[in-house]
Amino acid sequence: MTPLLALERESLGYGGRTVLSEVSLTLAIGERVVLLGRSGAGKSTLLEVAHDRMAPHTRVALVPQDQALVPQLSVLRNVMMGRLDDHGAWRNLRALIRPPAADRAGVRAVLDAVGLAPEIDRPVGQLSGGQKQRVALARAFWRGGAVLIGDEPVSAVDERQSGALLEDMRARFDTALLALHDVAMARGFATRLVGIGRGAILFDAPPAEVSDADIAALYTR
Ligand SMILES: Nc1ncnc2c1ncn2[C@@H]1O[C@H](COP(=O)(O)OP(=O)(O)OP(=O)(O)O)[C@@H](O)[C@H]1O
Repeated sequence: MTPLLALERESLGYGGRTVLSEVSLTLAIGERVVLLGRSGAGKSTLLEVAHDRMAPHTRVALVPQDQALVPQLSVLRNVMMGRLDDHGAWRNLRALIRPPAADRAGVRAVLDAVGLAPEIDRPVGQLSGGQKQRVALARAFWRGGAVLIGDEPVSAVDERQSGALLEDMRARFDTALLALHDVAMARGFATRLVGIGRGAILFDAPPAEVSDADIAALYTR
């Protein structure tokens, strides 16, 4: 089967500056690929390119690192934005002004999954960092799709909660590409671990084939 994503020996960067060289990466349906690497290694850069280069017509749900929420708007309306491109501008405008009952009920169900149903009408700007992150996740759940791309999607929530949220991501999406900093969680979630360091992909293998020393080497200079 053709992979959803296939990068082959590509150079990724900004302007004239290369961040990652010779990047080869594939993502096939059913895979859960987790990127590991120190801060600034290039995980977000790679996720952004992966998002841009996903096979045409692949529905992608995205949890960006900066969450991209509108603080003045309610949790309900922020989550509804996950489906904006399913509708025309006129329907969207009406729905954001007066959310239809069916949207509200559906959004409440995904908020329940992330433990935020009681906050449905609060402006996102009033929420804690971990709550905001869960709104961004709920927006991705509400969107749904073939692939979830998440840039540290559980970095601001506690360990117990993040384990449950990762389970939920696995149940809702067949295929995922995430950056995670918690190595144990990455090992538990991934079908493949991709280690990024020194401006390149240093390993790309199933968790059982990646040693703790391989991972530790990513985080030492
Ligand atoms: N928009 C941009 N323009 C120019 N340089 C950028 C831009 N975004 C990131 N960079 C640079 O690219 C390099 C990789 O950054 P990136 O955000 O991909 O790392 P990361 O592994 O995701 O880090 P973190 O874990 O801290 O999010 C860094 O040196 C960063 O300064």
